[in-house]
Amino acid sequence: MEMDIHSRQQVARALTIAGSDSGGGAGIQADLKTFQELGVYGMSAITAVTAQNTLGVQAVYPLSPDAVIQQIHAVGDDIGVDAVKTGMLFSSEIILAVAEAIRHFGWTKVVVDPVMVAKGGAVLLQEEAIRALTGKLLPLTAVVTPNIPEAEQLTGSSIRGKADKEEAARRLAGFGARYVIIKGGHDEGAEAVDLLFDGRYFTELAGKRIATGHTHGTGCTFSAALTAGLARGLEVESAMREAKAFIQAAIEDGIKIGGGRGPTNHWAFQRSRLPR
Ligand SMILES: Nc1ncnc2c1ncn2[C@@H]1O[C@H](COP(=O)(O)OP(=O)(O)OP(=O)(O)O)[C@@H](O)[C@H]1O
Ligand SMILES: Cc1ncc(CO)c(N)n1
Repeated sequence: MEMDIHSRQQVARALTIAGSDSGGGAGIQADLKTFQELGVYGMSAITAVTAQNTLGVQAVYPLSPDAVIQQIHAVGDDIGVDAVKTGMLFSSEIILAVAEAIRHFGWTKVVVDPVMVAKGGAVLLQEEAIRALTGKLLPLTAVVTPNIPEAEQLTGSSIRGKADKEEAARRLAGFGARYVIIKGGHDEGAEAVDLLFDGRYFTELAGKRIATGHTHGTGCTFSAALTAGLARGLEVESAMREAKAFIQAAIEDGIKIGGGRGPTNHWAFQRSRLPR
């Protein structure tokens, strides 16, 4: 096809491989909204369809590994991907298929958000799949972003304080992830502190903890913002700082919809930067 190259804009491209949240606050929907807000062209490969809203997850319909692979190849063969993130992967079969595709395309800016359970308790990753995640996906990972319970599950040890967090980060790096971010949303204290480990040094990033019911999709949104930064060429620490500012604004300005745990506000970050 003839294309006028002068009219084509160069744009950073990001792919999310994750589950669909019909309620629009988490999963694929949160990722695409976040990519858009951060100036990145968003694409998706859906791993599972959930029937979900602010009250919880009512049903989960996983897709076949082949369906996931075909979506990834459709995007990778034609459009190209500057950075990719994974969210809900559900089964070891899907994890193996995704790892194979990442290897096939040689993608290196790979963010793995090891989603395991929804905030209401629904299972988004089968227990037996944890080994596939650590063994097959983490060796291909640039940044893994567990919350505290996920870091405990992945390492098999409990996290009580800062020393335990650092030990868990070392263990996750030992599986092959180049950077580890252990998120502090599930901690206590006046600040939500995220811990970055680059394989040698630790850096803490703190934000004011907001007392709110609007935390549906915080993890998805944070890792999507991180992925958008990497797609645009930011280094991991800069992308993390931008992602933290993005999620902070999105939580502070949570949207009052639904009867349960409300979503964050994906346009709050850009709005806060507009001239008044
Ligand atoms: N109440 C809060 N106030 C401020 N920041 C928060 C709050 N809760 C979470 N965060 C921040 O949001 C980001 C996501 O962290 P969190 O630990 O909530 O992820 P998660 O548990 O994986 O989310 P999800 O349940 O959506 O998967 C982190 O940067 C964390 O510090
Ligand atoms: C589809 C999906 N992915 C991730 C999460 C975790 O927030 C969720 N609730 N739903």
